[in-house]
Amino acid sequence: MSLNPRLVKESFAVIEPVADRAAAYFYGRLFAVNPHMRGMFPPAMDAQRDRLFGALTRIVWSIDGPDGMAPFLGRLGRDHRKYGVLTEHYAVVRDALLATVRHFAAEVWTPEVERAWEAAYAVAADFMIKAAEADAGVSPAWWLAEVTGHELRTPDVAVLTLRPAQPLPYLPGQHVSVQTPRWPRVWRPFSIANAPRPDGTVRLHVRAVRGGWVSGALVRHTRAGDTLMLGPASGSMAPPVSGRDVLCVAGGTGLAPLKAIIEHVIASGRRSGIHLLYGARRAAELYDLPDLVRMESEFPWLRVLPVVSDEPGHDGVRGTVGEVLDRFPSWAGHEVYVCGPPAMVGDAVRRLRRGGVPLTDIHRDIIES
Ligand SMILES: NC(=O)C1=CN([C@@H]2O[C@H](COP(=O)(O)OP(=O)(O)OC[C@H]3O[C@@H](n4cnc5c(N)ncnc54)[C@H](O)[C@@H]3O)[C@@H](O)[C@H]2O)C=CC1
Repeated sequence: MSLNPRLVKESFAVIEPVADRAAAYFYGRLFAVNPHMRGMFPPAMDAQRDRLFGALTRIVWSIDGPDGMAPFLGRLGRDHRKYGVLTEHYAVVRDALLATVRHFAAEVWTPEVERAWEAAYAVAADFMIKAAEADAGVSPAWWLAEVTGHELRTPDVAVLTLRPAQPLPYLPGQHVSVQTPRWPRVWRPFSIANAPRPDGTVRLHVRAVRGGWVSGALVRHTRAGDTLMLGPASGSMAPPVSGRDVLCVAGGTGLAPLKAIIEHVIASGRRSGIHLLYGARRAAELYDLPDLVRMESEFPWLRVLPVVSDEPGHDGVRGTVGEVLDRFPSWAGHEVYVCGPPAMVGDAVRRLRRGGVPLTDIHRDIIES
């Protein structure tokens, strides 16, 4: 079976404009033929549909170089273990996917197109299955974790401390998926906010967002002693390997992975200068400032600069973190980490590039699902 990326891309391009309907058709078909699989998915499927098409789009448009896709497909395969996905499920998903493409790309569908999809699916599924099998030999599909601390820092933001029942390997800067007993089968990613500790505990900074099932449950309905489920750590944002100075630009709970990286740099014994610009809309939302000030007093190479954007009477530094970045002469030469709301991240990255920081020195977390 030989790959024919052109045919796969051409037929997928016909479906992309009707992605919502195609995803609904796909799941309808999957559950009609395999009703037992409905129980593997969350009650509300909206986010799931987006995720399906997000992953599919990425796979289809990168299909020319499946080797380049290996890390992504491997992660996807490993990550699907926590949903209870088994090798036999790949064949029934293939049948539903092919039926969907055949239905929505009917105008371009030919036996050659069908064969091209079969070949492409076989390659992708093989990467995922092999990665899942390899992972099963060394790692659980998911971790149980006891909540050992729950601090409500603002009405909407909580800092949770969790103790996984088994060691949870991760690198500072990575995130984990979390499931609460309140919302079975609904997983949401959260960055780990601390460097690995001897006792294995991890911290999460969680803002209850409007309509956020998991974030709302974690902030308002979770207490010490409760049990959560965690997926494997993922994400490619990693601590600096060079000894260069570090700039961290955080907006709101985007502080979490940057704090883990800062803790790591400090624990490494390096004396790199670290600047942390920590932005919030109002001073009362700088939910982690006391702890950051404590870290600053213990590590003289750390400078924390709280920045408040939406409080005209604030008597500290005012503006967005992007605006404040521009008040410094130059950040060129720094390893830069940026995390926060997408608009803030985009604005900060634009300003940094304009100021001479190359993209290769700017690190961001990209959450894949
Ligand atoms: N691993 C990751 O990628 C993580 C991402 N996040 C993201 O970080 C965000 C945190 O949100 P909140 O705590 O609600 O923060 P927020 O919305 O209250 O904003 C925090 C900061 O971002 C700035 N900001 C907001 N909109 C801006 C805009 N349009 N242009 C320039 N600056 C802007 C504000 O001035 C403030 O300094 C969420 O979107 C969350 O998904 C959080 C944790 C980890």
